[in-house]
Amino acid sequence: MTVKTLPAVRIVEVGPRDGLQNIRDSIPTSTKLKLISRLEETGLGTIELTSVVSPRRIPQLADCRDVLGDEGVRKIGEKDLRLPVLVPTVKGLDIAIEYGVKEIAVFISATEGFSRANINCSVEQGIERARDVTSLALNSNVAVRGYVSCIFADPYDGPTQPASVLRCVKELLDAGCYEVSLGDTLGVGSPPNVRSLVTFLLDNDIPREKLAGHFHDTYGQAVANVWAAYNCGLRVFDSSVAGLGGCPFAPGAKGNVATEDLVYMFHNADISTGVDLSKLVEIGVWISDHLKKPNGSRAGAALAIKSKPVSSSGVNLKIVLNRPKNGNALTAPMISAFASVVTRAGKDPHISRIIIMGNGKFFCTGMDLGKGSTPVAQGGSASDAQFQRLTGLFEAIDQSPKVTVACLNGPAFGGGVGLAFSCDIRLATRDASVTLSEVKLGLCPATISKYVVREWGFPFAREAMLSARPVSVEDLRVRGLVFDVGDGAEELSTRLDILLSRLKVASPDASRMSKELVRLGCAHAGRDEQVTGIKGLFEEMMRVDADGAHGVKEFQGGTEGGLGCFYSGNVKAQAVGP
Ligand SMILES: CC(C)(COP(=O)([O-])OP(=O)([O-])OC[C@H]1O[C@@H](n2cnc3c(N)ncnc32)[C@H](O)[C@@H]1OP(=O)([O-])[O-])[C@@H](O)C(=O)NCCC(=O)NCCSC(=O)C[C@@](C)(O)CC(=O)[O-]
Repeated sequence: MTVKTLPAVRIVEVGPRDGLQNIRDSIPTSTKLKLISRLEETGLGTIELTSVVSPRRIPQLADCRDVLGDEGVRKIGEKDLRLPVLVPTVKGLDIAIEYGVKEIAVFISATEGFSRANINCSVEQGIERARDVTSLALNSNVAVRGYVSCIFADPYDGPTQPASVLRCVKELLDAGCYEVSLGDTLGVGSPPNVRSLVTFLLDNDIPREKLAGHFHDTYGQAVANVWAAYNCGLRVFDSSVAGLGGCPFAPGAKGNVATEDLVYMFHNADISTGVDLSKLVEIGVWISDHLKKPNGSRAGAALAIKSKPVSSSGVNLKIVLNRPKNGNALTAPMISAFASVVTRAGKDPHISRIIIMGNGKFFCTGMDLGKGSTPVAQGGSASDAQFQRLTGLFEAIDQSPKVTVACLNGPAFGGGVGLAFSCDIRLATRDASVTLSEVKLGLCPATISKYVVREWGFPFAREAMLSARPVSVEDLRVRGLVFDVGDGAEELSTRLDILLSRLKVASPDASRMSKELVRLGCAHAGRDEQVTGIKGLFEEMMRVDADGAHGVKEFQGGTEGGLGCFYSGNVKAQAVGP
């Protein structure tokens, strides 16, 4: 038998109700439903779904019936989860019951001004109404949670008397609420106020397990207030993902304390919440983007940036040709292994850049010409297989969505030149060279010509092929075919580090899209395919969930270096060779 350990703190997620109710632009019901279902996946034990209130007063929640009637929400309701629905009136309760709601929340204000503005009645009438709704709900086996608003101050009346809060809490508990949430609706309280009020309530025989804290963050005190309340013995706290919220009847009131911030704080104090913080952070980013609002969670925003390099990674994969005794000549198994490493790396979200270099004196001396191992002069199927292998390797490098860098530690011949020029960028030691030596062997640079001709241009490629002369690094550099040159291995390594740190400014998706633009230019310059391809990439980069949304937000927020600070580059080495 598995025993489920209860979290030390229960978080009541009020984002779908309190978080959304104050947003002016209409939010599609589908977004609300998605928010609820994603929140459920985080392990939250309580999610306030919506309010059954007058659509005239809270138009944003006018779709409460659609939310309550949704199949997905009903399925969540069958799980071991509390899904309260805010219900101010008996009419609202009837609707909630009609939709099979098992728990409701009622609310009263501890102060007159807010009571009149919010529910259009006096505190006394509010208590009576809450009592009626609670009694009817309990008779229908519906659990009831209570809220007391304005525990510290009222927007119209000023500071709240603790005795008024005490009275409201007592009334709600006497009416049958299983717990009462203390609402700092204006977000004006700070830890000394919290300590003093909670202590007053406890001293007046309110059981601590019957109290919850509901703190808005207008003055940035909400997390501290939760901590103060926790230290007074409270174990239930209301919060909303991304700090969504506010109150239409409390001008200037900011959102609720962000759920991410609470979970971050409690987990750092080794206090369990049962909530998966990383999932929560993703939801906070998603809903903020969707609502075009800044993410109100400090921890959420920080963790989202931190997790970005982990999920999209900034790791460099270094592939080292490791057959130095044979000039790193490419045997059939090496070519196949090499192609599969490159292909796998292309799909690995943790890898952003692929660096190819050779071990020893040569970068790569091309196709293996060794006795007994070369496919040359075998004809037929051996030729076909070698063609497929070579084509597969060069295509894998050329088509890789990752940034590919050839680091020529020494001379390259034949297929080795193909490796270098199917990459995006080349670095070389000053004494390296490239030789299209095939014609001296009675061969031609067949499979590699696709890249050599494309990158070198016709006249230069033709002459180099026909003469089989070693082309110096200086010659390549002048033609823009080698990006940087180092004197010897050590300097080459330094140049590589400089290049890699420059490449880190790019998000992986932006790199891939940029490579695709060049490819479109090469293959379809001036044709419809290029226009269509560019349009597709444009749409992709402008999407709400694309790296662009994140990078531009960082730019607007003034984060140093925009995306540049996101990508850290560790080098992962993989040897290709026997
Ligand atoms: C590189 C130099 C100048 C060094 O010349 P060196 O400095 O005098 O050194 P070396 O000749 O002593 O070479 C060092 C070791 O590497 C071996 N080696 C070196 N290259 C290969 C090779 N490809 N295959 C197998 N082994 C090779 C060579 O055999 C020797 O091994 P050892 O004899 O000490 O055991 C000389 O060895 C040489 O000329 N090698 C041939 C280079 C060449 O022509 N490569 C092109 C191959 S064809 C090709 O790649 C076809 C392709 C892919 O382009 C077709 C297509 O595009 O479809």
